[in-house]
Parts: sequence; structure tokens; C-alpha cells
Amino acid sequence: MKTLKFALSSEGKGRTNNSAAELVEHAVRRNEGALAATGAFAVQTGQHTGRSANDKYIVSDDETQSQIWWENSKAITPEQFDRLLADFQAYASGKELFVQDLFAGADPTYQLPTRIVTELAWHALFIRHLLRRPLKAQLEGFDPQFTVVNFPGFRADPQIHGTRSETVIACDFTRRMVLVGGTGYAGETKKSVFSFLNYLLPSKGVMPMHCSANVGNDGGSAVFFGLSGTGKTTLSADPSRTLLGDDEHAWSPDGIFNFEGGCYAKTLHLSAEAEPEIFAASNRFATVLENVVLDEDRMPDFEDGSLTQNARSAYPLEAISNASETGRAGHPKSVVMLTADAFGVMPPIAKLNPAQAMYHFLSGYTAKVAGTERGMGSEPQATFSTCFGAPFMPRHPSVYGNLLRKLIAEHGVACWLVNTGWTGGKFGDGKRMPIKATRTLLNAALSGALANSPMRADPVFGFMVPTELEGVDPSILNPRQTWSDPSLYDATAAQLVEMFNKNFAAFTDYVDQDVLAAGPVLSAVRAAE
Ligand SMILES: Nc1ncnc2c1ncn2[C@@H]1O[C@H](COP(=O)(O)OP(=O)(O)O)[C@@H](O)[C@H]1O
Ligand SMILES: C=C(OP(=O)(O)O)C(=O)O
Ligand SMILES: [Mn+2]
Repeated sequence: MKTLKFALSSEGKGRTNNSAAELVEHAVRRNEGALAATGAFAVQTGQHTGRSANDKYIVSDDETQSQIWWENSKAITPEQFDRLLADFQAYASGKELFVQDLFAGADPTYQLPTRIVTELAWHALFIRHLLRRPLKAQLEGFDPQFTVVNFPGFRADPQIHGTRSETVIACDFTRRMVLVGGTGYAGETKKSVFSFLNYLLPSKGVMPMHCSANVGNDGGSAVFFGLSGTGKTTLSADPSRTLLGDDEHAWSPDGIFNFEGGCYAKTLHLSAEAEPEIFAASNRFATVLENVVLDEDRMPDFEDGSLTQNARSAYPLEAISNASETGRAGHPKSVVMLTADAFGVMPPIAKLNPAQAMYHFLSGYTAKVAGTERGMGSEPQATFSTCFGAPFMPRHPSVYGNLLRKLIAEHGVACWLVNTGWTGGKFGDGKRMPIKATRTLLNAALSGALANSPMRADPVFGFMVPTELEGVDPSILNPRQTWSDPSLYDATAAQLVEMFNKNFAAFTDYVDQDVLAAGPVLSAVRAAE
């Protein structure tokens, strides 16, 4: 089937592949936001300050019908997509548009030439930072194999377009186009590219991953899986390691590579002390500050969460001093799974055997806390998002799970589970794990030192938990002992284990006995009571 192209007027053609400086000028001229005193460009997205996962649709056709995990995705027909595309074209007529021709994927073998068409100059600036910028010579004869069109001003009509609301993210993977309308959140564009690669690459034997990645001085790379807010961006920016990327990578027979060429960091409470690299990158010319409040002196106020808790900064990887130039590295030495456990049950770090790694990869556990989402009570809420990124995984989790399992076995990778969430009690009673402790434990895991430290087997989860490490207060290593009331810990652990078990029931038909047996054991909690 034919790859769709978006028809461009002469205005759109005239705004193709503008540089960052040109895009800042356009954004200022069009009054799309405000220049900060640092030279960053600050914008507000209005109603949508995060992704609209419930407004995403995938075209079901002869090809995708049997390929997509439909329990996780809503279907539309090719005819519905055609109608939407016609209406997007009509909406574009006479408008000034911005076009960026970029690559998704640092490895030339798998690189996807991608065209992004936007209504807003700052959206073009955002995606120019986030994807990989071709060399001038590569732009001659650039033939896009995938297109994302993002029109925040477009309003979908549920009657006409069959949508749930005025917001729409419509993905035609066969004809290689995504249409985004009715939302200003820039993250939709990058995650649309990610979703398509997650569809495309497994058929080529390549494992796409929602993870950050970095490389140690010994050449050993590490990937950090995790849902939003678990620490991918924060922990991958480590001055002692080379940063590959903060969000989207793939593992091919030749090693790992970044899909992107930039980062998209959360800025609420960002400080120069705790996160110097990200702070510096957020305070430079042309960085996009999304829903960050500027003070009277036009300085960003990273403490102000009044627009959203999900305020963001988008910058190219060059803005981080120790970022990789190639975006590529060898096979990972370590796989880390990050969870922000607001129940305070998980230890700060645990060593996983391959079956446990598969169990936790398919579970994709983290927890949300009150305050970050409207309508949430005071109790933490468990989230299980398979492959640590269900909203971006068009195929069945077993596809990604089997690929990962094979790669971990083939390359003898060490796997770890890291809790960046709560210690000393659940959310409300305990406190967030200190970043310093997380980093110390993590670096010992990545260097190989931690694997040789004394460990105990956790009676409930079965994984191995270190009992001591120089530079870390040993009392935080055993979560049960950090709670003032151990029986309350047991009750909370039992609650969490039940949620794990209930969630994993969906996978029993797809995994081997060893993976099934790698989950937490409820009776083991009760035995400890
Ligand atoms: N121990 C910790 N480890 C990692 N992040 C932590 C920790 N404690 C607090 N945080 C905060 O949690 C947030 C993690 O978000 P981020 O790194 O953007 O996650 P992701 O990239 O996975 O969405 C950051 O704001 C960070 O400052
Ligand atoms: C950009 C996003 O990813 P993350 O929060 O994982 O950085 C997102 O979820 O919108
Ligand atoms: Mn991130």
C-alpha cells in the first residue's frame, strides 16, 4: 500500500527545515509564547498538559488487523482516516505551516526518514530538538517514509470522525501517517513516532524500548526501563557516564541505538544542585520550556507547578556536555527496571534473575500519588503498564517480551529492579527515596560491584536484595525495617502482591512456568506477619 504524503502549500514549503534560530524568530513573531531571560522559549499548551491516551486510534486494515494488540488500542477504518486527512488538508489551506525533515533512529540500518508538519513554530522547534537532525547533504532528495501532522487548532467532530472528543491521535501504520489534532502537548508528536517504530521494528528482529540509556567508561551500556515519572531522564543524565538518550531506544543485533536526538525533561522542582546537567540544558538559547512559569524578570520558576505538575523542558542532546555523538552503543551490560513504588514496599534495589526480569517487564509496575492527577484520593494508586509503556506498544506484549528475553539470555545481561519511590512508609507517611542513594546503588550495580556484595533473598518477591554497600545507610536496604510498624508494612505488601497477581493473570497463557513462578508470593507475606 502507498505511503501517504501531506500536500503542502507554498507557505508550508517555504518553512521547511528552518534552523532553531529561525524557528525561535517565527515563534516570537507569531506570538506563540515568551522569550525567557535565559534565551529559552516558554510556551503554554492550555487544556492539554499531558498525553491524551484515550483519544488515540489505529487504523484497522488487512495488514494491521492481525498485527495489533486490539485489547489495548481503539480501531478506526481506513475510510475514517481518509475523511480525517481530507479535513486536515482543508484546515491547512492558506495557513502558514512548518515542516521538519528529520531522522528517527541513530543506526543508519534502521533509520526512518520522518516528516513532521506543524501549525505552530514552537512545535517544529520542539521536534527539531527531539529527533535527529540530518546533515545538509542528507536533506537533498530526502524522501520521508513516515509523516506526523500536528494541528492543535483542529477540532475533531465525534459525529463526523467517530472520535470520543475534539482531540484525536489517528495512526495509519500501513500508509505511514499520524494525524494529531485538538491538543497542544508537544509530547504527542514524539510519542507518535515512537508508537510507529514500536510497530515496525519487531518484524525486523529489533526490540524497541521505552527506556533511557547511557554508557560507562568501561564501554558497558545500560538501559533504564520505566513509566513516566520513574526517573529515566533524571538517572540517565549522570556526569560519570555518557548519555545516549532519555526515553526511546532499540536493541538490534548490532547493539543499542537512540531513536531521538534530544531530551524532554520534567522541570518541576528542577535544581542546579540535584540535576546540574538538566538544569543547564533547560537554561539556554532555544530550549523549549513547556508550561513552565516565568517570573517578573523572565526567569523560569521551576518551583511553580500552577500550570501543571508535568512542566517540561525540551533540548537537543548537544545541550548535555557528556552526551553521545553517535547515539549508538554496544549490547547492554545491564538492564534496569525503574519503579516509583508509592506503597513503600519494594527495596531500593534488587537483582533479578532472567525469569523475574520477564515477570517485572510484563507487569510494568509503578504507582501514582495524590496531587498529580485530578480526582485521586489520598491513597497511592498502582499502575501496571506492560513493557513499561503500554500506551505506545501497538503489538501484543508477548512480542516485546520474547524479544527481550532472548536478548538478555544471548548477552548474559545483569538485570535490576530499582525503586525510586517511597521508603519508610507509603506515600504520605514515608519519604521519597533520596536521589543520592539511588545513584550510589545504581552505579555500584552498573560497575559490577553490587553483584559481589552480600545479599539476601526477599521472601515475598524472590529477588536478591543487597544488605550493605559503602556510602549507603544500610537501614534503607530492607524496606520492612524502615517502617515504624512492620505489621502495617506486611498488610501493605499483601495489598500490593494481590494487585501484582491479579494483573499478571492476563499473561498466564503467554509465559513459561518459570516466569509464572517468578512473581511475588502472597502466603510468604502472611507467614511474616
Ligand atoms: N530517587 C529518585 N530517583 C529518581 N528520580 C527521583 C528520585 N527522587 C525524586 N525524583 C524526581 O522524580 C522525577 C523523575 O522524573 P523523570 O526523570 O522525568 O522520569 P521519566 O523520565 O521516567 O518520566 C524527577 O522530577 C526527579 O527529580
Ligand atoms: C513524554 C513522555 O514520557 P516520559 O514521561 O516517560 O518522559 C510522556 O509520557 O508524555
Ligand atoms: Mn523522561
